Amino acid sequence: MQTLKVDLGDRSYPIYIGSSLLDQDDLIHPFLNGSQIAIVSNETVAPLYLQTLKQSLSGLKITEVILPDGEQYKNLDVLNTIFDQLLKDVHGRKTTLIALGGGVIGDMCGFAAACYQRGVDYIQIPTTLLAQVDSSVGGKTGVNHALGKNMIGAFHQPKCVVADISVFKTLPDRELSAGLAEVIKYGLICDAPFFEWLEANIEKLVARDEKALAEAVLRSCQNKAEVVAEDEKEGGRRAILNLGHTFGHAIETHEGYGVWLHGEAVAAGTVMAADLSKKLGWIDEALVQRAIKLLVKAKLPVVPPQDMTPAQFMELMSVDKKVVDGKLRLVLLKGLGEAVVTGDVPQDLLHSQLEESCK
Ligand SMILES: NC(=O)c1ccc[n+]([C@@H]2O[C@H](COP(=O)([O-])OP(=O)(O)OC[C@H]3O[C@@H](n4cnc5c(N)ncnc54)[C@H](O)[C@@H]3O)[C@@H](O)[C@H]2O)c1
Ligand SMILES: O=C(O)C(=O)C[C@@H](O)[C@H](O)[C@H](O)COP(=O)(O)O
Ligand SMILES: [Zn+2]
Repeated sequence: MQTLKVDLGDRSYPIYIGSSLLDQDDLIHPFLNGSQIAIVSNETVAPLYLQTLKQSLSGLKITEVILPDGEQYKNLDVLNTIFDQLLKDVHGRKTTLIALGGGVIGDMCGFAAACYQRGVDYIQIPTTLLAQVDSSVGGKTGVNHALGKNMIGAFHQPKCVVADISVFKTLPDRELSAGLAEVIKYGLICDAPFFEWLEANIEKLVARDEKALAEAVLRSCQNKAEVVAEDEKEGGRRAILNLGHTFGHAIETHEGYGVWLHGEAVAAGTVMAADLSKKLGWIDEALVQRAIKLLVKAKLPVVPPQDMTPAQFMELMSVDKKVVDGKLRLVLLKGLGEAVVTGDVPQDLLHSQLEESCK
């Protein structure tokens, strides 16, 4: 097992990465606040892993909150069902919530923990590649709104993250690929050697080679932990983690939550961001092609859905959380492993990018 630390002063926490960690009771116990626990999971993950997790928590009173499965349920109505269950079972301020699932469960459980009785502890047990490399780390929690992704939420850090790579054995291929989009993101934005390692190992990752997957989770979490430690609440640098997301979130919202997976939308959005960076003269065509080649090998889409128009992109992107005083800010690339957040993209260049991508 490998242990990393997210260094945030008195809100610091460990990330444990390894195989068969779910039933290791010594990992979770030290982070329980009291004897009350609520495990939040969904109808797909619970039948696979809830019993194993509960074995490591024997002797404790556990509330099970099983949500419907899917991005379309990441909303305030479903969030409220978590509160219903916690109140029904009389959970107090010393309860600990445990998120057992992918990013949807992690974001919702984390947000429930941020709100319930003005804030209780929670633990992340991510079960998708995407959740292990990204969503379980960093404390961004929240739900979607019909008009925009993750529009209602809070920063609330977990007490620990347990990333058990054994759970990938049941993960569908499409979900594994979606996770690879965020893995590739780290290489592009801040870790050129990792990008090169991914180019050399992408076939192994797609074939679910355990050693390669463990390395990808470790290096992704190292990168995310470093960025989050520097800028917990996205005052500045943390926004680089949004590469491809301004376009990607527009795709997800337009298509209907759950139709394009988050990682798929991020992949297509990443190519749009790379192309735009090239139009600005910041990177060359060769780097755009390397990014596309890697994403294609990861079995990810590299163009947006063909029913989207530039006008629809512009409208949906206008509510992006990085907009300041009505001005769109985008994460673009200045080189391999070097991202910048800019509000200075000329409108005509952005429009020609959207025209080209929507062809
Ligand atoms: N908070 C953050 O920093 C952050 C970062 C990235 C993404 N996100 C959010 O995360 C969400 C996407 O997360 P996701 O890709 O994990 O999607 P997800 O949570 O919908 O999980 C994907 C699918 O895999 C299933 N599943 C999960 N683990 C499984 C396993 N081990 N075996 C079999 N099936 C399994 C789920 O039930 C679901 O059907 C989006 O809502 C996105 O906005 C948040
Ligand atoms: O942790 C971050 O910061 C990220 O931006 C990670 C992203 O991969 C993730 O999708 C995040 O939820 C997007 O955040 P948002 O603030 O753009 O909604
Ligand atoms: Zn993301």
